[in-house]
Amino acid sequence: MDHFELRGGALHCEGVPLEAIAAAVGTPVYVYSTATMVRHARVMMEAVSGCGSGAPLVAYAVKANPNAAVLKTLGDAGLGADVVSIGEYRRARAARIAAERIVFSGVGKTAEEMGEALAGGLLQFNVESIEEARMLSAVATAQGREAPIGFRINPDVAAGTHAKITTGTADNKFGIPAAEALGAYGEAAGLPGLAVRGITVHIGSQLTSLDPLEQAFERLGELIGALRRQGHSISVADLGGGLGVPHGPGQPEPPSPAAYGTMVRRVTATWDTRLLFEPGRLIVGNAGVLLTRVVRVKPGARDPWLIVDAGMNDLMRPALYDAYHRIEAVRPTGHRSTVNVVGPVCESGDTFTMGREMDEVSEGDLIVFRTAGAYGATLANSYNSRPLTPEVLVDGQRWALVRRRVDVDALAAVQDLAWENPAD
Ligand SMILES: Cc1ncc(COP(=O)(O)O)c(C=O)c1O
Ligand SMILES: N[C@@H](CCCC[NH3+])C(=O)O
Repeated sequence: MDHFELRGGALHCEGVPLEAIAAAVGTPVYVYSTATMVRHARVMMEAVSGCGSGAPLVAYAVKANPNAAVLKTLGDAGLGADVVSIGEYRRARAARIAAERIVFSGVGKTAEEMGEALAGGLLQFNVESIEEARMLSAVATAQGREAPIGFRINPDVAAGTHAKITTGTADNKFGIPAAEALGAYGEAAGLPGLAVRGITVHIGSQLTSLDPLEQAFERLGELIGALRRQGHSISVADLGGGLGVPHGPGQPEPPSPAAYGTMVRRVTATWDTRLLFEPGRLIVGNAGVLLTRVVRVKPGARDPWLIVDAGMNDLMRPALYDAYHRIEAVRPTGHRSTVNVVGPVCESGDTFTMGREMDEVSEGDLIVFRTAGAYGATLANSYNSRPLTPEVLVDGQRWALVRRRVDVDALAAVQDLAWENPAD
């Protein structure tokens, strides 16, 4: 359920007409619903409540939507944060998410990033290789601190999602192969400055079946047993994120958070670990739309081209993953037509959809791409010297601009160059 619906013939986000936002801010613009994201946060927390030993932690995957206002909203709703860079760590802290609710994932953490996060505090580093553990050991020892860690296991399970968002097979760069886990824990136990106490897994994103997740968690459970038999104490298991969201009629229907919680409860019943979760898309995906205006309708060889003022730089998912986004008119007339929807960017990949039947619209009309709250604005860029897309947060009857349109014009001025010459 989300909070984008027709009222008086026009699409609203909660109590605010999207037409009013377009008139005030211009288009394209991302629009987020506070009510939807808070509801999803609660649904997820409720689904996993009582799982594992001790209070479970739902650590929102900041990469999905790192907007400061979104983070503050979700932190206030009770979520922690899963971060993958020091930039995300700083954003989470700036949103007042407590250090002990932050986990730090990612295969390429630098010594500087490790040092800053360790000094600032966090629940756990999710370490993705023994090489990373050695670097972290050196950083922690130099600081005279102990770094809490869990190793990310690559269970070699196919997630059944798009290849570019699959992370848990042997061909992916993520985690330590399960067969090498005992060796890694053995070595890490002897490294100074590390408190090894966790285990973690994340096999991919937009998963529409629980089976691969269950398979991965079963493997994790076996490893926890094997590690304990070798004398390691494992008290935290981080089950990652990845649960898909519904994209609308005709699209694969993902399992509900409640069904996920039931499966987790069953598989982890004997683990005796605290459980962490890292959902991103589930929390914000359907809490956002990209609002855009039709610039022109141009005849095509087969179907007309609907050229909108949002491009692949604003919403990369269709170009990157052939992703489907439902497209709706802000003021539908009841008539339908079949069109190709494209942006203004000079790439043929700047295509949102081909031959799609949708609400009939004309030049100047507003449309939305649904399910754009996750991996939308955060992936935006300024290709073709286009401004970075602005973002608006709606809360009931009111709305706020939470990222202004960032123009790249400032960079266009030719400046006196400060040449550096290593020979000087
Ligand atoms: C380590 C990790 N955790 C959590 C997530 C969040 O995934 P999702 O947004 O699919 O829940 C990702 C992204 O796939 C990830 O790489
Ligand atoms: N960016 C991807 C999800 C990747 C998740 C990060 N590991 C998407 O838009 O679907």
